Amino acid sequence: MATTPVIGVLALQGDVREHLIALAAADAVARPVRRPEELAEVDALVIPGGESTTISKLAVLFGLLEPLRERVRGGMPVYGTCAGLILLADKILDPRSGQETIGGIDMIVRRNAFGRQNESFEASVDVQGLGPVEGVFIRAPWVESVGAEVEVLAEHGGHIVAVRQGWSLATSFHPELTGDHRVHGLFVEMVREKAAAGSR
Ligand SMILES: NC(=O)CC[C@H](N)C(=O)O
Repeated sequence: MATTPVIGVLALQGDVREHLIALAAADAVARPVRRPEELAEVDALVIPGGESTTISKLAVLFGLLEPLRERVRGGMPVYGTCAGLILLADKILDPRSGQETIGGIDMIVRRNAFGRQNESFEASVDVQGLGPVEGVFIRAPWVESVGAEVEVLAEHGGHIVAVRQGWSLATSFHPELTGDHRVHGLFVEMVREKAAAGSR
């Protein structure tokens, strides 16, 4: 892509502003997405942390769930953090009743997996291709199991906390809260690669 990629941040609930800042710092044009028309105009999308049940309900209410599924199926690059990772899972182990996912990554996730005593913590996570990254975990999920097409990018305490499948990227932790924009940089790189692949 000769021009700067335009990356949306799903702005229904959660830490939208921090992702907009991190994406801008990683050389993308970033804007909030709340409506299907806005989704149609972006090259890629970040799904922030927050509460996955709330985001899923609001996505239905705003008429975004099907358009989101369609774009992810169509190969739009997407990056989910924490609640966003849950939304990208094909299957949730312990969903709230009626909780929908967008899907796209062949994985089973466990919500709030790190448990009560450890509801929020920071840890250094070795991310493939990046090295150690400071991970902020807030009532974070982990990935219980992955299918053959999924690349595991990081583990913490023996549990999978970062994955990639095709043009979808997901982390259990929140890189947007640390001021280190390398994970967003990795995603912006993916978006550029996808654009280059598309125009070949
Ligand atoms: N920081 C977060 O995004 C928390 C995720 C939350 N526990 C959920 O189930 O959606």
